[in-house]
Amino acid sequence: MPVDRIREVRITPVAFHDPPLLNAVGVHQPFALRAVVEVVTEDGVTGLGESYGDAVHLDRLRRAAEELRGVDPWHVQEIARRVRLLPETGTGGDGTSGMVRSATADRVLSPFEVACLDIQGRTVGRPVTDLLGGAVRDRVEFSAYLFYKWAGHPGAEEDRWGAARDSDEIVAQARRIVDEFGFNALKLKGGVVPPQEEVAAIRALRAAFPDSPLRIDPNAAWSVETSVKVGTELAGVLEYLEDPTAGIAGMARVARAVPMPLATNMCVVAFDHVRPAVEADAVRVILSDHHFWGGLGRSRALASTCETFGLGLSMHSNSHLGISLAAMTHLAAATPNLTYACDTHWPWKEQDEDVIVPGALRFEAGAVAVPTAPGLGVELDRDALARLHEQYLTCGITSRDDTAYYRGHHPGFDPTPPRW
Ligand SMILES: O=C([O-])C(=O)C[C@H](O)[C@@H](O)C(=O)[O-]
Repeated sequence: MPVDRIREVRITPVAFHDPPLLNAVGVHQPFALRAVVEVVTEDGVTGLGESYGDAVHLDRLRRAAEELRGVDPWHVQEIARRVRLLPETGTGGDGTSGMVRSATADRVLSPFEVACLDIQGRTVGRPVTDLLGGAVRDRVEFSAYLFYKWAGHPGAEEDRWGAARDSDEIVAQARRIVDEFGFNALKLKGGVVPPQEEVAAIRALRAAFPDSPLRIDPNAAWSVETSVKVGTELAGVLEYLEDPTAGIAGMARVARAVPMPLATNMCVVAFDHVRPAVEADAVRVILSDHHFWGGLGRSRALASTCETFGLGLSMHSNSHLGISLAAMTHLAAATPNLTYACDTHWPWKEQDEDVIVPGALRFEAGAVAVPTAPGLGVELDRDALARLHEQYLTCGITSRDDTAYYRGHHPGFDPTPPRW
């Protein structure tokens, strides 16, 4: 059978509306940036991938894309090899002689790997889950992602979920999101207001949702001492405490003192980090994310690594569109030890703003049914892609620095919260 090789790779940056959600580094900009990757074969089969859309990452994606012409889309290892050999000399380059830092190379590889799996599935007429060993569940559960939000933040007034400044409003936000999407697990983005207020918010969520697994994630904004205090106060309330403090050493100190498992998507974000984290017994749960672990295949390798060391596995999410939701769903469906409800920013985006043809992915009772059509099971909506690309060109945001846009557009407004 003749090999159908990669003929062309198209990368289209897009911007979609993102409300002013608060996190430990500031406030989300009014637009989130993504890159839509299309890998096209000589026979005209197109595979889709989605990645970050900031200028530094786009430059890396574009340089990697140049190297992929002529490669067999079944040969993902060859694609990975070519990505790793890329010189790191473009915008934001760090002067090293190749994209040797595995974390950077994995981020670049990810959307191409996903697109190649999409091509493979379309070619043989099987869903991506089958290429990953087959689905072990036919629906993938996600969690409600709760954020503090003041009406005073520029842009907050336009957001349909309203302000969330205190425990009552966090519970009201959870109620609205749960009513609409049916989530069970709830995750509060912390590190934003004084820790005691966040403890109160978690207690209020526990009272309002007695059966829901609860998590809080301050993105390492707390000291070890604060983390231990919060963890001790929330004994018996959380399913896990996510990234309370910075670094493997700090997490290990917290882990020794608190009763619940610690989870991370910050101190273990590449294979190099697993060994020191295990040796220090710093975390009990790793949040995978195929966007930075190098795609779906390497995320499955992470799952095996977690199994080997007796670690739990969950899934992290940034703001994303439907191609990524499809990839996350396929991955979770084919990963038996991914037993926690996955994170998703999905409810926060405008529901009619996407690059895929609507209808392929729907939340029901907090879960997405695993697509069974060939490949990822989603199709690109070219008009929508053109609209969101135009939005990217005019929105004035090119970087992932949450605070830069606000500083530039609202002089005197300081969105950065203190450390606790
Ligand atoms: O740790 C996490 O859940 C994240 O980093 C996800 C998002 O980036 C979240 O922190 C955010 O958007 O503010």
